[in-house]
Amino acid sequence: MSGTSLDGIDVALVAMPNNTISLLGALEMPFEPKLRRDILALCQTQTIALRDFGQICVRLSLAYAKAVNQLLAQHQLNGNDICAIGCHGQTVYHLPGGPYPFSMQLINASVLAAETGITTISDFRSMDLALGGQGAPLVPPFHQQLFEHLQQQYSALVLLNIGGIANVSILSGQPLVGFDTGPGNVLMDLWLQQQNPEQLFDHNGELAAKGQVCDALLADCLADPYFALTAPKSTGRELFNFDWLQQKLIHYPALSFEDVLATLSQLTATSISQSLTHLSPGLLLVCGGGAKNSHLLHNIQALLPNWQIELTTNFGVDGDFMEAMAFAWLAKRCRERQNGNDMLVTGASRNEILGQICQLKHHQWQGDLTKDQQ
Ligand SMILES: Nc1ncnc2c1ncn2[C@@H]1O[C@H](COP(=O)(O)OP(=O)(O)OP(=O)(O)O)[C@@H](O)[C@H]1O
Ligand SMILES: CC(=O)N[C@H]1[C@@H]2OC[C@@H](O2)[C@@H](O)[C@@H]1O[C@H](C)C(=O)O
Repeated sequence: MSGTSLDGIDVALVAMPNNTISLLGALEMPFEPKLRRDILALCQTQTIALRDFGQICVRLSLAYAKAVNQLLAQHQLNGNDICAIGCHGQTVYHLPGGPYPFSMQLINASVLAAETGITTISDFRSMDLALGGQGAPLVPPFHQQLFEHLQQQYSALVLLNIGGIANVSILSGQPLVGFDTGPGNVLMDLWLQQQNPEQLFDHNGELAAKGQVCDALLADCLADPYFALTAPKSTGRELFNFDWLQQKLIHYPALSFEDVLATLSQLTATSISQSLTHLSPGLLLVCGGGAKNSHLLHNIQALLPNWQIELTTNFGVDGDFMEAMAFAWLAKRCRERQNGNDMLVTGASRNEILGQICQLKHHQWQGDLTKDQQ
């Protein structure tokens, strides 16, 4: 998995026998700076020569393969110990609306399969979009299976991922609901990196904590129509990007760097809390990089005072690898010809098998018939 923050590659080694899901090992590999710059430029300019485009897919897939092979080496495993790789790819454009909806994740699955010797499943979003869905978020059914055992204990149970974009899975009640609430870390990261390109994020929200929230700027940001949309909905850097931020800041030239950061942190907290106000308070389980931003979590708690806010890591699932695990689960669903999407979450016309399988002749998973469910 590599997500919208473009901080690097997360690899999860997952076993899933008999409907259980466990993380056996994991690895984070930062992007090599040139590759990160090139992908970021592509996201920002939305323009690239075809030759560069083809090459960037190969470079990225070689980086994915390096990360996978490193994790396997750490665990003294080889390709035949692994059933399949589920690889999300790198989102560079997400356009669920308009006459020709699509979501583009960069990957060259053949390169990843050839370099690892492992059958590789990718392109998980296209089928949902082809069926009229948003193509995102895809993790809610995975969250549901993972935390089913907690459902009876809380009046409301919500999973919150704070990545570049933030998304929630509302697990209590029927039907399952999940959507992107809006920016997670992306605007804060962009603002910080524009000031200091060497610093990728505001460690624990320390700089934001030094600023004052500008209520007028916050209100202007929250006036974006995305926040008022009802689910199904999903978003990305196509909307919440540096241009968007500059448009808002134009009216506030005197604000300090820290005040802007504090306001962007409050924007993330407010948009998340507003997505949950219709629920009676319960348990909010947080994952993704933003779960490490204590200032942000403090602000969310202040806006949702009666909720119990906890890290998924304290409930047995490492919040840094939740999304990577989800794509292992989606790969398993694909391999077993089970639907990956939940039409009520994404708005697709039906549930379907998601993903394209890139199979290798020489890949022989060692699992015997009993292990075949893993
Ligand atoms: N210690 C920390 N303090 C503050 N923020 C942090 C910390 N660690 C990570 N982050 C934030 O989390 C981000 C990375 O989060 P994550 O890896 O979950 O995003 P992603 O998976 O790329 O995004 P998405 O879920 O939208 O695809 C970083 O860019 C940074 O903003
Ligand atoms: C298009 C795309 O890559 N969307 C991501 C992004 O990152 C968080 C949020 O926006 C979520 O909707 C989605 O990822 C997760 C893994 C999902 O599909 O559930």
